[in-house]
Amino acid sequence: MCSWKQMDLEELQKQYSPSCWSHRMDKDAVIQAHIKVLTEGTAQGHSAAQSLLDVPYGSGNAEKLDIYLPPNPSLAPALLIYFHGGYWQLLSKDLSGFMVPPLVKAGVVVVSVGYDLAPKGNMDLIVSQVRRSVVFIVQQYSTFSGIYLCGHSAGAHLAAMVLCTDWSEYGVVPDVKGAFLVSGIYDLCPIVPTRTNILLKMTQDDALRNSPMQLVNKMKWLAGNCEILVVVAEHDSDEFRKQSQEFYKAIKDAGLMGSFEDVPNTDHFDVIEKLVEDDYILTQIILKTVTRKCTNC
Ligand SMILES: Nc1ccccc1C(=O)C[C@H](N)C(=O)O
Repeated sequence: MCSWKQMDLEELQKQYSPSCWSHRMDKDAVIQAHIKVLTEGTAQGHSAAQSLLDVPYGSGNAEKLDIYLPPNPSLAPALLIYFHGGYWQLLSKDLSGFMVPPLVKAGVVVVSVGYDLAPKGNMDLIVSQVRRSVVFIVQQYSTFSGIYLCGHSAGAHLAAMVLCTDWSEYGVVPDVKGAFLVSGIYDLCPIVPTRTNILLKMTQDDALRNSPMQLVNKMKWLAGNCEILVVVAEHDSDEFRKQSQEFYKAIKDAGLMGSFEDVPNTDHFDVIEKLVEDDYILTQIILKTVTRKCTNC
């Protein structure tokens, strides 16, 4: 496949419109169905866990997070921090507790992070918000067995930006032991000319500054401690699939611990929706990773 730079605008827009690629439904139906699954799944999350909602991690209106606690928490639980997708302009933390039931059952604390959506939030602000949310969580919880990040689509981009953080200005280095990056976007430059950027208003410089693909050298602090799982759906677009493959390669080339999972029979949306299911391959991988006993500590 040619580079995105050689694509005409119509092809580029299609490549970066995940809803056009589902084999299950047409593009409007797949987004509606997505919102339905997330809404119903989050209601299940509220039933399965005790939750602390709208906990502020900063002074901004959107700088709030939801915490889902297991019924029988251990003294040092694993913490999974979830960043929702929606191209930085859709969805919210309020629809992002759908993965809670299988995780709290295994004793994991789940945190779903809110951030300002575009046009209120621009990329620099959103990235700083998610970084600050992680600092807040680390400061709130003194005992946990490890922090694990999970993000979908734009949320995978945000999780990757957390991995690329220089923590010296934050005064803490979070103990991030794993990251699950699902159908993410790691080079923002191709979306600058597309419709997706109408609300975001990113310049080429904004896109470069916020592209994890350009910042892999900032991930060295993770070496040896953090396992990065790059996940892509079989029916993601060619460009999304290529972005995941290239980011995975960059992680490996940098000497970091990473693995790649190409999930068969899924599209951009159900690849994450299925986290409501206990026996979904990704649920199983996440559970295995976050409950793994540390052998060298
Ligand atoms: N990635 C998402 C995650 C959740 C909800 C929507 C999206 C979208 O990408 C919408 C976009 N307008 C699309 O063409 O699919």
